[in-house]
Amino acid sequence: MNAVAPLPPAAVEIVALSKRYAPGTPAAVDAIDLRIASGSYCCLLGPSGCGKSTTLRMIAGHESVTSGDILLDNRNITNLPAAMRGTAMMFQSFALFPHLSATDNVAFSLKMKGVGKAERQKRARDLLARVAMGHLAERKPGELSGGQQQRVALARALITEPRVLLLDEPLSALDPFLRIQMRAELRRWQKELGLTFVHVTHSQEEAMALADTMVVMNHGVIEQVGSPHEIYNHPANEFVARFMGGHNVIDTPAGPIAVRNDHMRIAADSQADGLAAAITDVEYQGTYVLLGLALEAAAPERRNVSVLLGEAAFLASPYAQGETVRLSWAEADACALAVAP
Ligand SMILES: Nc1ncnc2c1ncn2[C@@H]1O[C@H](COP(=O)(O)OP(=O)(O)OP(=O)(O)O)[C@@H](O)[C@H]1O
Repeated sequence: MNAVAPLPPAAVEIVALSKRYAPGTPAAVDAIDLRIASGSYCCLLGPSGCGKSTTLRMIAGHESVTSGDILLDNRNITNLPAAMRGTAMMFQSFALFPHLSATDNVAFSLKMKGVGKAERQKRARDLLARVAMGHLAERKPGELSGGQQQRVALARALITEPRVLLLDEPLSALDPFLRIQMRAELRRWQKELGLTFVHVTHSQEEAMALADTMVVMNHGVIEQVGSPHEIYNHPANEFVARFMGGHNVIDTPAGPIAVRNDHMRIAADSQADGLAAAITDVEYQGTYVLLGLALEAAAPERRNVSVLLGEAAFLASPYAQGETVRLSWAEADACALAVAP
């Protein structure tokens, strides 16, 4: 038997889904609608407390739903127990049993289902081999590195042949170097296995690197859904532009706009066009130099802006702290932002 999902991956559909932990408190998740394409990598992204983990736990069946529905390939799973949904969860701490070998950790859920020892060990070893852990199958978690533990956790989640894998901050326990390496591995596995992954993170960079679809949440609602490219280049509103970073929000007579800081044009003050601004910081970043500036005529919350210059462009005209300059942008680089009603 093939150890990896024989069924096609499932699409997840969320309809008017809400979660209120206690009566009279604000909803942690507030009537959200979302469709996650089958076989795609979806990242739920947002600041702490925005409701992304609650949403994931409701899909997993680890949290009850206050109202609304969750469908997996048009099958309503809202009230099914976690084990019957066709989902599997991979946790932040990996939650491996410390006294069991990698093989026994991976085989554990098959043991619970009454699968015979020879069969479950074979399937566990096949899966461990698939995530390049075959040679370490008899080690206990304490004898494995963080990255190796993550692979065991992945194999353990996959042994139940899920159609959707749910990942709750799966990289946050790893050091920064390993996090980037394992991020690439997660992406590769998702494509290789062809499963639907739903991954919760608070890191914009992680979501941009991994996702086919990003879902940006704030205060229990979805602010924007799109590919990393769409969201980075066309943030829907000021929250998304600021949360994604790398953008300036500027008031114009036609309303607020976002302009990427690497698309800003900067010129000496003698060239009259553009908004006057004073340079407050010059930060050398290697490939780039990040200039911090204060706009002269802007509301206090819109005063601070930044400009990212390539190192060569900066060296050609090395602006210094205290200097006054003019800022402008090409019309095509200005993204109109929706204003809250
Ligand atoms: N078990 C709980 N009981 C009561 N309130 C909760 C519970 N779990 C979460 N909340 C609240 O619901 C809101 C959303 O929490 P949730 O954990 O979904 O956010 P999050 O975006 O995943 O945040 P983080 O990145 O910090 O984990 C928060 O205001 C949180 O305090």
